[in-house]
Amino acid sequence: MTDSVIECRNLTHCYGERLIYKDLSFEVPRGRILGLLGKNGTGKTTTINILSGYLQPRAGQCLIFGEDIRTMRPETRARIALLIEGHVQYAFMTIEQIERFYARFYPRWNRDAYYGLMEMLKVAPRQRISRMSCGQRSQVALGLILAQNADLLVLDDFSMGLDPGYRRLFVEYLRDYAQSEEKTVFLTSHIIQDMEKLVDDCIIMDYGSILVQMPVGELLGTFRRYTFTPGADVTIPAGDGLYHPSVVNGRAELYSFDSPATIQGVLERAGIVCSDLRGETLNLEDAFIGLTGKY
Ligand SMILES: Nc1ncnc2c1ncn2[C@@H]1O[C@H](COP(=O)(O)OP(=O)(O)OP(=O)(O)O)[C@@H](O)[C@H]1O
Repeated sequence: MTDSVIECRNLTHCYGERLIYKDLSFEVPRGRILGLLGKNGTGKTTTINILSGYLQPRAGQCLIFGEDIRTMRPETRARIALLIEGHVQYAFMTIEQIERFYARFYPRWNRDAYYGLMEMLKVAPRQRISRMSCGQRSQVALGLILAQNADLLVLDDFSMGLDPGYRRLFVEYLRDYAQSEEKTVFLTSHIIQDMEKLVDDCIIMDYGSILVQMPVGELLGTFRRYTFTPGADVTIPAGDGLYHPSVVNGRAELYSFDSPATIQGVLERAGIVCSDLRGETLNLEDAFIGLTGKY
């Protein structure tokens, strides 16, 4: 019996004839916060739409709490809170009206979690959501998500439109909330500083496949940027555990999970002698760029 809340096996998705990815498999363990990272258009929202049951993949299977999402019982679905790119439906309602409306659908509704966040909004409680700014609407959407008191939170682009102060507040709140209540969270965001503070594990997607899935601590502890002064006319080998070699301002640069001694050996076998090889560990944003390339 596995202790994974989400299990996706061999997902393949196409829009028309266009293949987005093939055989994507991953799991989200119970009680962990997992961040899905990838460049624009790699298929993060597509994956979340498949997980939500809005999209049917061309092939593969998706289980949440051990049930196939296509045949999931309503009681199981009620354990999942879903944020789709920060949208609030029923924006003609006010903050108070929407809280009362949502509360009727969720047996474990936690009004205090919603109003705790809404108190920080600098808007009148009777203001319609449609007349709020983009970031304020996102705040309402997040309040509605937390109040559901779900066991699994799936948040697509949760930081959309939020200012730095609110983002920090929400990231700290969500971290404590997920830890103390043993929630599982699967989320995406392009604000990698937030992801670094928030997530336990990350999946980094490239076009068509997953590059890595591992705890963030392990990624930051092992993935390094290497630099050295290249001789004239050298071609730095790619592949073989070396990511995105390039020469920037006269310094050769490459990224790798391998140790300095291994890199030195790989370079020497390629005929490159470097006496000043330097390896440095990275923050999550630099590791992301090292793995996926600048463009
Ligand atoms: N309804 C659709 N019909 C056809 N192609 C689509 C559709 N939705 C998305 N795509 C294409 O599928 C690819 C993946 O899109 P998706 O929205 O999943 O990416 P994403 O990783 O969430 O991107 P972003 O970081 O920009 O939000 C993109 O190339 C996009 O153009």
